[in-house]
Amino acid sequence: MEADDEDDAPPMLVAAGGTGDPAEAALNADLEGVKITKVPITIITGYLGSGKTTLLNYILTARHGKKIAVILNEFGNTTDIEKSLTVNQDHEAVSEWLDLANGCICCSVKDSGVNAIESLMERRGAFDYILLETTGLADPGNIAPLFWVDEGLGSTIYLDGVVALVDAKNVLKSLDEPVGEEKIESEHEHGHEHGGSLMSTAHLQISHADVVVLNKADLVTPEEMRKVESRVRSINSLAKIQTTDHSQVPQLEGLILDLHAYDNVTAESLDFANKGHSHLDPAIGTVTLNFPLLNESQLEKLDRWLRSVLWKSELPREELPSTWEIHRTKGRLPLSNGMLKMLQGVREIFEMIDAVDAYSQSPEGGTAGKIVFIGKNISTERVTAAFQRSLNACLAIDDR
Ligand SMILES: Nc1nc2c(ncn2[C@@H]2O[C@H](COP(=O)(O)OP(=O)(O)OP(=O)(O)O)[C@@H](O)[C@H]2O)c(=O)[nH]1
Repeated sequence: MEADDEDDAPPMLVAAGGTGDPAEAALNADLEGVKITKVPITIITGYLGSGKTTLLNYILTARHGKKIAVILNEFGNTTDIEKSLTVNQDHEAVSEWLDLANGCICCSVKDSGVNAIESLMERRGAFDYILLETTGLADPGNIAPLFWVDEGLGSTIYLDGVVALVDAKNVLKSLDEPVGEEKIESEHEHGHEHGGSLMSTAHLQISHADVVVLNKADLVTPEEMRKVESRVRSINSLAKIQTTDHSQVPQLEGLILDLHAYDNVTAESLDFANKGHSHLDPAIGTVTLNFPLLNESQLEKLDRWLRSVLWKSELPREELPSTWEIHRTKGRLPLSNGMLKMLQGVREIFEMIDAVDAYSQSPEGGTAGKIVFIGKNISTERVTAAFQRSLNACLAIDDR
């Protein structure tokens, strides 16, 4: 998968019919071979009643005139990207069913959810944005990979990011005392609750989010909101956090739309993770690992280390039982040859892509490289230290 090199271009699709936009015509005129500008897809997740529908209505109104597809994933699992779709443009809303080829998500090289959206765009013309609203109990870690499509497959859509709506009034209770289906029992923990580190759907939604919207601000005091924010920050130190009343975000760009959360990793976005190492949440946390400039062979070793950690849940050269699981990975990997790689991952999938900005712009010296993991049972000092030792040993860095 490679970064979308259209960087700041407005979201617009050049293939599949076109929308009559003059900018699109200009871009078309310059086409050499097949040049595709991709349509962003944002996954909007959040518990029942957290304000997702209110947010979607707000976006449709605020982006009046744009062609926005809203897909409802009612069942919240990977095999049922829900078929109901609404296309909104100039107050015209059209509903139809998404046609999932053979009803099976894994029967084609490209995911059939992606195929269904693409074939719809061929019939209706391109969308400006695609918003996928998940059910309240959805695990975004299952859904995001479906839309994080390898560049080589030539998809006309790209995953822009994951937004989690949080009901500020009720979220602490959901995190502390999940009931029924809200409880997540990991494969490591059947039958017992690991000393209070029980994970809930709210944990999963927050840990995978690139933006967390703390909604229903009108129903909590500023002090209560501070507690909610600290807890959310302790789970996911990388996400942008925005408080809202009735999902009215102050701006859409960078908070809901145009997130570029899967094709860019800025140094500033990783700095968040340095601002404290909180253990407020017993289940999920954020961990930062540092390392110096890497040479070619160390980059290969890092790749192998990541495969072990993310694919096999094994920490090389450490005796650590794998009660941990990684949900989101981001990193910046400066190389001794002056190049910079960016690391992106969700669950076991990861990729390293060439950064557009050069490393020379961020001369942090001996700890220039940084990997941030968000996941379960990783943020105790013992585990964090084991991760750092393991990484150092694999890269052959003296950590005394
Ligand atoms: N007081 C208050 N009510 C809100 C706020 N945001 C949404 N609501 C109300 O909360 C209820 C649920 O909001 P929705 O937007 O439907 O929430 P949802 O996440 O789409 O809920 P489901 O579709 O049931 O999963 C509605 O009655 C909204 O009007 C808010 O900030 N404050």
